Amino acid sequence: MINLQAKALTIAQMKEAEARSNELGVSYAQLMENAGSACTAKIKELFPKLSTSSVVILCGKGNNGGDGLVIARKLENSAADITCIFCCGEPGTELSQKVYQQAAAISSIQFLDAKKEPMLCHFCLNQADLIIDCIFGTGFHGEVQGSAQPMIGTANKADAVRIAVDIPSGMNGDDGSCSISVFRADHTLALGALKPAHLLEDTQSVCGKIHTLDIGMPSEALEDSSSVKLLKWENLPALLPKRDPNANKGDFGKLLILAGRSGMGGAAMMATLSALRCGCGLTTLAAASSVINACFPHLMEAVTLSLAETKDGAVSSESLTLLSEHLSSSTAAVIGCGLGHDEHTEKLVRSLVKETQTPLVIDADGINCLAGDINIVQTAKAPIILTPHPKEFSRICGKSVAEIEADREQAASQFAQQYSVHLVLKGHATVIALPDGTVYQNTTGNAGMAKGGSGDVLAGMIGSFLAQGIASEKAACLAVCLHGACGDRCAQRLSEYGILARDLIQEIPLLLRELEQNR
Ligand SMILES: NC(=O)C1=CN([C@@H]2O[C@H](COP(=O)(O)OP(=O)(O)OC[C@H]3O[C@@H](n4cnc5c(N)ncnc54)[C@H](O)[C@@H]3O)[C@@H](O)[C@H]2O)[C@H](O)CC1
Ligand SMILES: [K+]
Repeated sequence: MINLQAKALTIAQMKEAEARSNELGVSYAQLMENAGSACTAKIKELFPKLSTSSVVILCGKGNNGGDGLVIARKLENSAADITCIFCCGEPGTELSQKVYQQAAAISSIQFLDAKKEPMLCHFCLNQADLIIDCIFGTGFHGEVQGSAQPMIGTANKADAVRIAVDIPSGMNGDDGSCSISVFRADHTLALGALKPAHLLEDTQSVCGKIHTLDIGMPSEALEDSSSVKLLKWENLPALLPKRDPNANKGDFGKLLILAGRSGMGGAAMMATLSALRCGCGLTTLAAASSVINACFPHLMEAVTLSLAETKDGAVSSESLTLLSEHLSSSTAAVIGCGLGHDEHTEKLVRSLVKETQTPLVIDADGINCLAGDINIVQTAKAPIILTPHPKEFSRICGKSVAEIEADREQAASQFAQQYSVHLVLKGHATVIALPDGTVYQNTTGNAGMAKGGSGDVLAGMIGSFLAQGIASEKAACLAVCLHGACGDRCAQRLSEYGILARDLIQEIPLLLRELEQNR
């Protein structure tokens, strides 16, 4: 498994991670100290005019309140004045009591009790420039009651910047359900990892901008195989192998691309050019003869294999033996881009997938050709990466597109485990699911890439990395994230409306250069 940050940890997983951190030598007290330091640094960054500002910290009696008391201590001398308001009585946990003692020793911090001196508390909130919410975090349940309620009400109306620590008070960290009274934050500082509620669309107006803060939990403590891992641009330099300076073209693999019926030459060209741009030693395009005749002047660096064509322009199944031979001498193959789906291509694809031991990327029509007998992939000898969009995926997994979209990670992971394949489920936040249950979610890319040709580019990129001997998991993650990053760069220059798939291909070498430099 590639060691990446988890997408989100449930509250139960977060508690396990805290316990594991403690076992690994980072104590609960140290985590709270680290959380306070990380929040203070972020608050200074988000609120630069601190030195002339009044800060109010709303504290609960649990450890979220403890974080608030650490922040108060660490902000000393940085703000004009600091007031901590206890919204549910004095600190009740061992940790929060200890940090209260430390903060109470600082004479410039004012402490108020919301129940005993409500008017003064409302006054301070109304005067505040910055309000920090540390009433409830992961320990919250039910409805906000008692003195916390009017404090949240006044804080929400105050003319101040509002920052929530970990979770806005009144929100359930797992399902995002909100109490009638909930702190409405401009920024939320998620401690250690995002919680599921941070990722829900409905909670965005309550959380504001979300920042995930490192609180010094060891990465082994945060690792959890059941969680979705986020795939980011920053992860890519480590995935891109260094090229051996003494190598020759034979050392960088041989990719066969079976693509392109008549009229679909563009797809075949996109896959081939993107494969060439990702560093494969030798790339061969096998396509219908009319496609090869039209494309080959534009594919100077590729080898072309002209295949017999049916009268309808499809690749004829007569080419099976020729393709089998080429496939067995290749180090990877891409099957599908613009290949078409009829009885000829179905026979070809099914026979090749059954027979070969060469690692395969199966895309688009390659997937459609298998849809009637998807068990073939389970019994295949070769490692397989399937790259469907939701509609293609629907044809092979027996779920509707709506069911898939309702939980993309779960649908992809279930299929990858059942059929022992790597599955790249394309779309917004492409999901990469592995046979061992690991799931990655890509964070690069944009809606400008939702256009014909983008998928062909991706298939060529994955195939190219696979052909060079990069393992399926890394090849898929590297290609998906790089592909999205190419889209993001292109959108900056050309707009989401204006990007073409061919622009992505031009961007590949520029971004590979950046990865080489950052390695
Ligand atoms: N994740 C980490 O590694 C760290 C997290 N830290 C912070 O600790 C909180 C979680 O602390 P905990 O004490 O478990 O819970 P809370 O502070 O969120 O609040 C619990 C407190 O509130 C009571 N309560 C719950 N619901 C209600 C309600 N509806 N009305 C009234 N009272 C309620 C409950 O009974 C408890 O007494 C986490 O979010 C982080 O902020 C640490 O910093 C260490 C590192
Ligand atoms: K909070």
